[in-house]
Amino acid sequence: MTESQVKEVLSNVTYPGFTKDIVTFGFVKGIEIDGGRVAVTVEITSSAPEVKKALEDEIKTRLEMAGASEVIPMIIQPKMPRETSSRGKNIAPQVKNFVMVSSGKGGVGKSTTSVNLAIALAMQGKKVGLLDADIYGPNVPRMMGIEDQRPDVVGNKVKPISAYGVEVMSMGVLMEEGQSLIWRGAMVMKAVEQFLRDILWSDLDVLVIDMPPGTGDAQLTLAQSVPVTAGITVTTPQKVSLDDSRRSLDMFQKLHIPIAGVVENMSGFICPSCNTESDIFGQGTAEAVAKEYGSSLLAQIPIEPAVREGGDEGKPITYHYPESETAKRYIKAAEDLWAIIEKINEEGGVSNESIQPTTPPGVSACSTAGGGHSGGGCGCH
Ligand SMILES: Nc1ncnc2c1ncn2[C@@H]1O[C@H](COP(=O)(O)OP(=O)(O)OP(=O)(O)O)[C@@H](O)[C@H]1O
Repeated sequence: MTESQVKEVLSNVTYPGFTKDIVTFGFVKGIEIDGGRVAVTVEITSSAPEVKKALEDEIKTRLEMAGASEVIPMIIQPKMPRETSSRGKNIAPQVKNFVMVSSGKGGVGKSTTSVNLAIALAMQGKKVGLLDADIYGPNVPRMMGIEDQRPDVVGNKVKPISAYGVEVMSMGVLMEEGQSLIWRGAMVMKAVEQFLRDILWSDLDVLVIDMPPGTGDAQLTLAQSVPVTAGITVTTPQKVSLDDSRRSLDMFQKLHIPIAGVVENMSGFICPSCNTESDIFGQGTAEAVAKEYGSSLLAQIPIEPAVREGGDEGKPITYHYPESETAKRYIKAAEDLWAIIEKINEEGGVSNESIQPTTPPGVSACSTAGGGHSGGGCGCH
């Protein structure tokens, strides 16, 4: 058999639990052919023995049927980034990397970006969590199709809900429908901490965190509670949005969070009838802003009606329409994001030591000064 024949056979082997095959996922790392003997190296992050066994069996069966006399499937795990590379406070030490997804203002597609990047990373074999810390407007449960699910409680901890291969937690699944909370500074800080400490996240490769819009208490508390590996700013190409996105990038710099890049969302429009892409808001303008901060564009995501429909129906485009142009761009962005995370870790990781609060976590300097307002937020104004 030739290498391309082997590849073709392997492109029929789907990754257990997914509809895509191991070649498309990029898991096949080596093929060696010696006469009728074929050795295949497949790299997956899952350590589950049943996944390994299922892959070994299917690779063997399919290649033998295609004519190989001996098949040696080698299922290996990738070299993980050094776990000790990040320093400082970490209240969720089982999570190896944290990605903060921010935006200068609301409605630019921050949740859409977080959801699709998290799913794309999971499709690439990473163990992924998605934390919806956008307490003011938790959209993630609807977008992930888990609106009606209630999480299990184990002791005094809460188990994340599993959807599309991702562990998910959001204030939206903890609150009754239609209920809204008025968040004050100290409550926001407490909520962010609880999301990290009291949720039973597994040993994740990466936790993607959808932040509230803007630059406030939630961002600061998160950065102080865990070493954030990388930050992503989501913006639309209009000037008004770009100006706001500078604040978000500036915040990353002040919090010593490496910037993984800018996602320019609603960048052009893909017509569902003729598939042509046209510029609407000034495609490409976010690149200059990213460069101002020594970063680059992580993705340009067009306006595509399927993105909104997928979000409304709980059917994210990356999972349900992986062949769409938008899904392909999210998948590429997730690959690039992972490469950036690995580079950050190889170069020594991150540290949040220099941004620790001078007052205890969850208590703003302001509420201490007000006195007698335990957990009540800013009592002194
Ligand atoms: N590229 C896109 N194409 C089509 N619709 C999109 C796209 N990106 C986002 N949308 C839609 O725009 C709306 C706002 O997106 P989203 O909720 O992700 O924004 P957000 O920045 O998280 O908002 P907020 O901060 O207010 O929660 C949603 O209905 C979403 O489906």
